[in-house]
Amino acid sequence: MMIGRLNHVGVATPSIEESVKTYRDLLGATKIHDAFDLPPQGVRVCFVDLPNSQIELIEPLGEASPIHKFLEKNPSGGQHHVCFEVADIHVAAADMKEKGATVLGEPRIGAHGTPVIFVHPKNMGGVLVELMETPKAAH
Ligand SMILES: CC[C@@H](C(=O)O)C(=O)SCCNC(=O)CCNC(=O)[C@H](O)C(C)(C)COP(=O)(O)OP(=O)(O)OC[C@H]1O[C@@H](n2cnc3c(N)ncnc32)[C@H](O)[C@@H]1OP(=O)(O)O
Ligand SMILES: [Co+2]
Repeated sequence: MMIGRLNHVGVATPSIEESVKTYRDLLGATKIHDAFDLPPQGVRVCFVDLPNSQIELIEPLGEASPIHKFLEKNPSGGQHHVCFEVADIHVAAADMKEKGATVLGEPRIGAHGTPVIFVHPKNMGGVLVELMETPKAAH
């Protein structure tokens, strides 16, 4: 497996609405997508487009959300994960496991409509890493 482009940086927030104001009014972001719920992932999502990548604002959908604990520890939110593209998610998952990394769950469809996996932060110097299969029409 070879790591691909940085697709997005995930930012957990208690309020997408408030974070959108910050990215728009403080940083001058202009391309901000409509927020949508992703119940299988337990989050509400809003993409902020950048010239070379995206910020993925994520808000918890209930207490079972995988970001619920993170927001308990960081009540005003914070950088949550980075996401790199890979050519084939199943090859990537097998490769991570073979190298001894902890893959959190099985590949599942993420916010871009392609399968994603997460690698535990303990294997990545404290950074939660998402690997995402490159969308077919993207490049
Ligand atoms: C929008 C959909 C999708 C996309 O398509 O882009 C997404 O991005 S969804 C994003 C949210 N989903 C996930 O994060 C799924 C994977 N995450 C998990 O399985 C868990 O969150 C976790 C990473 C295993 C953490 O488990 P949790 O129960 O929340 O917390 P713990 O307290 O048990 O954490 C253990 C350990 O890890 C540290 N930690 C937790 N979260 C992070 C983080 N985001 N970045 C860095 N480190 C993190 C935590 O501090 C603990 O450390 P120690 O205390 O040193 O053990
Ligand atoms: Co993500």
